[in-house]
Amino acid sequence: MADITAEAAAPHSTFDTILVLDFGSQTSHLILRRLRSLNVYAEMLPCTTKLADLDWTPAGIVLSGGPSSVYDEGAPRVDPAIFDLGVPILGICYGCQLLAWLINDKNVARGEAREYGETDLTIHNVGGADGADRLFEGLGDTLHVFMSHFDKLVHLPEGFVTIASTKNTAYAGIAHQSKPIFGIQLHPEISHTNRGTDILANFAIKICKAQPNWEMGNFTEKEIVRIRKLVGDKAQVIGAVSGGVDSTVAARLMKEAIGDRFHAILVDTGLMRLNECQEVKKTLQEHLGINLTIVDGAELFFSRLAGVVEPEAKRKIIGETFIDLFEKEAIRIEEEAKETPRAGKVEWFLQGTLYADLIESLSFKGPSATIKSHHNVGGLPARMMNGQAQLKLIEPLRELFKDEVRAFGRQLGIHEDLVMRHPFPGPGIAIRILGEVTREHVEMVRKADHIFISMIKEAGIYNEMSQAYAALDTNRAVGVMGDSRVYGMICILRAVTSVDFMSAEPFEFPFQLLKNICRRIVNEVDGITRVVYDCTSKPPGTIELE
Ligand SMILES: Nc1ncnc2c1ncn2[C@@H]1O[C@H](COP(=O)(O)OP(=O)(O)OP(=O)(O)O)[C@@H](O)[C@H]1O
Ligand SMILES: O=c1[nH]c(=O)c2[nH+]cn([C@@H]3O[C@H](COP(=O)(O)O)[C@@H](O)[C@H]3O)c2[nH]1
Ligand SMILES: NC(=O)CC[C@H](N)C(=O)O
Ligand SMILES: [Mg+2]
Repeated sequence: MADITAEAAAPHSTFDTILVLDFGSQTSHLILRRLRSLNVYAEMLPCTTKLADLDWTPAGIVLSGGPSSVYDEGAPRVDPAIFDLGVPILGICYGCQLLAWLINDKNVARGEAREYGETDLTIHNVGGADGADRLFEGLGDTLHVFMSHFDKLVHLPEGFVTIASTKNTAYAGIAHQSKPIFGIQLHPEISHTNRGTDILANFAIKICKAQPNWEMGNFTEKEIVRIRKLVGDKAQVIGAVSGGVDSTVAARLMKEAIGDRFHAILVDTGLMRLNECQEVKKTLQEHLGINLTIVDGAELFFSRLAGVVEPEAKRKIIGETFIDLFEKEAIRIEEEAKETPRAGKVEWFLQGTLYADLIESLSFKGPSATIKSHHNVGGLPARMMNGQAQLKLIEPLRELFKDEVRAFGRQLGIHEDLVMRHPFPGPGIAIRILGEVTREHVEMVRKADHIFISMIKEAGIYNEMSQAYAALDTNRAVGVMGDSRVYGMICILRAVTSVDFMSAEPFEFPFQLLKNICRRIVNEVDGITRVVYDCTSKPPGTIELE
């Protein structure tokens, strides 16, 4: 894996470090981010880590949430040595359940009601010599928090006191009476938990006494040095550049590092939005001086996707087709460069992969469940992953989140419009069609999406939401138009707000605007007779439909 901090001396040898042990939650990495945002250095390792294998001592340990149930056979456990270390421990959700279960396996059971979403938490002031309630110090008597669990603590573990509860969960917060061991059922790392970062600050800074003195340093310079070393002074690099902020930032970095040995390629999948490819080419040329080659792959994508409706099957086909086309391009570039000063093998393949793409695609650092195969990660053909392909992956942004990449894009002087552009997934409109991907269906989505986004821009609210799009349900519904019966498809509109695309909330449109958008889509797009607005948060939904 590309390690973005490889150039620096291991920060855990210099800075007080919180160790996050990952039990596979989709939001484990956010714990790191929140801690780093407090300037407390944190590292994440799989829950299977043996403390004896570490050559450093953490200032504190966080046990993350996870999809398993502690009472199931084979559920992940933790190295018991963490309890002998004497450093503070905080269990979050699964981590909290595990702390209770290790004391007595009767302490945790399957709940009667799922508790997914926001709820009110009552904080209990219990005082005590060391202040067992100091995890919530300064946070008042109640908090609005985010929960995502089914199992729960049914008994208070021996030696512990209750420091918080909700209507559904009597032991939503527990603390050991004399040792610095805490457990919380809520997720402080999720932005929906009010003052969640303060809970983590209390743990890391007050309880673990970690110094908040860590800074990321100059990512650009470090990364350019790292890329030059990795690529050497002969090899060429081709880059998958979509016009999205991630690949644009990655391309800009690569161009700076190796100049014209870098070749930016955009694949026209036939699944892009209205006029997108030409607009992207123009923007990259004008603003960044990047010469983009557009490869027309539409015919190939449509023929391979014919008859396919299952989302993961679509994603795998798309991931493979991208690579097939890039490998062909690599050969073409090598041939063309043969007699020129930049002749050299095209060894590397640049992608703008982010952490969110990784965590949802792969079992990355712990046992997290695969939600969907992002085309650029889990959708890649096996040869890209096992080192047998002619191209090796280079992904400078793979440990970063969207907001960090945007900040980095600004550092590189990339235009604000591009920095703030809503993400558009590589598989494009294909994963916004529930049903078969045909040219006719894609055309319908394109028109509806163009109306939706134009009206959002006209209303001046594009930057108030993080991502918006129109999709198509190829099931049909009855309607009446001009006194006649119509039987057409259903357009699904989705717009969300999100900080890092790991969780999201539906955007609250003025209802009149939503009605105007629906009316235009039904009137102007042949074949669509209904329009619905998707109000699902993430979780439990995802941002894309497939
Ligand atoms: N049509 C395309 N042509 C070439 N590469 C692409 C295309 N679509 C996606 N990619 C590659 O896949 C990566 C992941 O896509 P993703 O959509 O997550 O990022 P992005 O397009 O760079 O940014 P954004 O998330 O803002 O759309 C991109 O960074 C890029 O390397
Ligand atoms: O390049 C991409 N290739 C993919 O296969 C892919 N799937 C989802 N996305 C984008 O990732 C973010 C989170 O999406 P989900 O909530 O649907 O997982 C959202 O911004 C999605 O648009 C993708 N991007
Ligand atoms: N988010 C979590 O950690 C969930 C823990 C456990 N799987 C439950 O459902 O209760
Ligand atoms: Mg994109």
